[in-house]
Amino acid sequence: MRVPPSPDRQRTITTGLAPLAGRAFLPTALRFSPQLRQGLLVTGLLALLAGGGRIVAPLSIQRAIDAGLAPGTVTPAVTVGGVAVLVAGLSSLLLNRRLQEKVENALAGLRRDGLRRVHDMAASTADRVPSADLVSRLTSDVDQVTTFLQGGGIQFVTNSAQLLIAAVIMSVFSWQLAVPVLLLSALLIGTMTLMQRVIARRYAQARRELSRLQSVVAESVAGAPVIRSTGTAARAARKLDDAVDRARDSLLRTLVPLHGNTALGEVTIGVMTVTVLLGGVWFALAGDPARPRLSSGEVVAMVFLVTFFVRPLQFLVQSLGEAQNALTGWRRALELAATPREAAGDGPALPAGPLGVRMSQVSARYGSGPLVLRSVSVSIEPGEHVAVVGRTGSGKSTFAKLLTRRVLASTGTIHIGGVALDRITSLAGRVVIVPQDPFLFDATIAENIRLGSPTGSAAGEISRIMGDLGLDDWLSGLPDGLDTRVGLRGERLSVGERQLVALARTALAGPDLVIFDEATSGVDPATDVTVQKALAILTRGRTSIAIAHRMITAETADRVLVFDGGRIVQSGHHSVLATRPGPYSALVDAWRTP
Ligand SMILES: Nc1ncnc2c1ncn2[C@@H]1O[C@H](COP(=O)(O)OP(=O)(O)OP(=O)(O)O)[C@@H](O)[C@H]1O
Repeated sequence: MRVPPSPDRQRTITTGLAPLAGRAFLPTALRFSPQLRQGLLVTGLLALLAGGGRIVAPLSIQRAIDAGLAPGTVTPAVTVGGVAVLVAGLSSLLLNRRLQEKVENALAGLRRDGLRRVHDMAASTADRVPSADLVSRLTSDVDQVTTFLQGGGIQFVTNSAQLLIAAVIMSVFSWQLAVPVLLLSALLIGTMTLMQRVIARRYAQARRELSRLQSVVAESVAGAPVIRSTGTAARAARKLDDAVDRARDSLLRTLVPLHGNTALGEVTIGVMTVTVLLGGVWFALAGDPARPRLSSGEVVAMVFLVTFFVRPLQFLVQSLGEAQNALTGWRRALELAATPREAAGDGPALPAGPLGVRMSQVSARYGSGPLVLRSVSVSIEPGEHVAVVGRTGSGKSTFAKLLTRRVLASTGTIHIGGVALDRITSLAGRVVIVPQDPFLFDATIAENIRLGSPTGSAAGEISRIMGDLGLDDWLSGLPDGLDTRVGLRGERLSVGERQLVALARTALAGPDLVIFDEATSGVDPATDVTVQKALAILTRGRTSIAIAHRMITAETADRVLVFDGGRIVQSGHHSVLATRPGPYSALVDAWRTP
């Protein structure tokens, strides 16, 4: 029987992130946001003044009442109380601004770190981790914290300080009255903690559903043309509705314990106030009237103190749910930022010149899916031109992705230029892949080509490369030549033209192993010939691997590798393989059939 993975394990599978344990939260948060640790003394002092300042007023009133409101006692009491309230207000303002600034800076840093991680992952592990999911997850997580802060959450610190100070002073005044208040609070906090666990679990689920909803929406917007052309709008709408319903239901499920918690807090707080009021009066009147156990000033002060204790408690009760959500958001954002980077290789530098490839017994899979490459062993000599062919889904692209580390081998070893792939520090500039449909930025052709060189390059060099690759004629047919803007994702160019730009970009990078994924469709015959010629010039003196969908590419290669079911089933020159019965000759027949 297949055991379903635990929720955490499931999360790791679907997002590629390791969950952050509760006790690791604070150290990780401080590691990523050191500014939270800086100036703690000043923050603590301000919290003390903001929380304690207000409590001075009831204490001075108590003094004045107990002095029988005699002349000369009221004015100082009012002055002290007034100054204390002013100091408290000012400290509270400074503290809130300080905390807001620190937390916003911390969040901005976290957002930056998280996005960098997504970017790194997209570059190296796009096929293992869904980047769009991670970005929407990070955005909503950080927004959750910001929403909490903007909703007054920053006063959490002032309120906590006030709560603590009021509790201590109440206990000093009358422990007999403070005990029931503290017992009720303990009961309240205990029950709320249990409820919070339920809320946290349900909220985590709700946030997963919201992330899922965002992905479904993004997918349906991006795929709108396909949905329209295939007439599957109803199915897409059902999927969207289902995601909306699931998000709504999961949010509704958090409301019951959330409101239950608030109601519980309100009731307990009411009981506390009545207890102190009645208990205080009874206590003051009981016993010897000449020596009351509690003076009238103290009873009044106690009632005030309970208010000062109760108000922040009420605030904390009401915002604990949001605080919990914000913490969950923060923790999840940290999970992303703290995902370990793949260790940089420590191997020797790659040798200069064309790079050979050696694969031995390599198997690969996507996530926890089935093996899509099985025991692939092959040796490609430096400077050799290899064409990789096979039916769709036979593993050709996965083979190419292994060489650029976008997919990691499950078993087996890969060497490039004699260095184990996982020990190579950087493949940048040495191993370059030209995909079927290259990504172009919304800029000019020249700017897109310039990306091939990290240090940038002069216009003259780009023009020379265009000439070398035989692209001058194509370029002269464009409205602004090299300065032609390509549009969003290069949509103003055809797929073949996008490949031409990518080939020029690759030529500028000057790699020693070029992997070319031939476009399967959308290339007109004239552009196709230009692409083939440019590719032949580009790969001269370099090792090349072309994932071929046309016979001409296979015919002109030094060797053809035939993939089937994730294995290399034939290897040899086209002229030899084409005459032998087998998958390749079947493919050649298919190519020849008009
Ligand atoms: N990102 C992915 N996640 C999960 N499975 C994948 C992913 N990419 C490819 N596969 C699966 O791996 C297998 C091999 O795919 P691959 O893209 O390597 O084949 P291919 O020969 O290049 O196909 P094509 O010619 O259609 O591009 C297929 O069964 C495919 O469904």
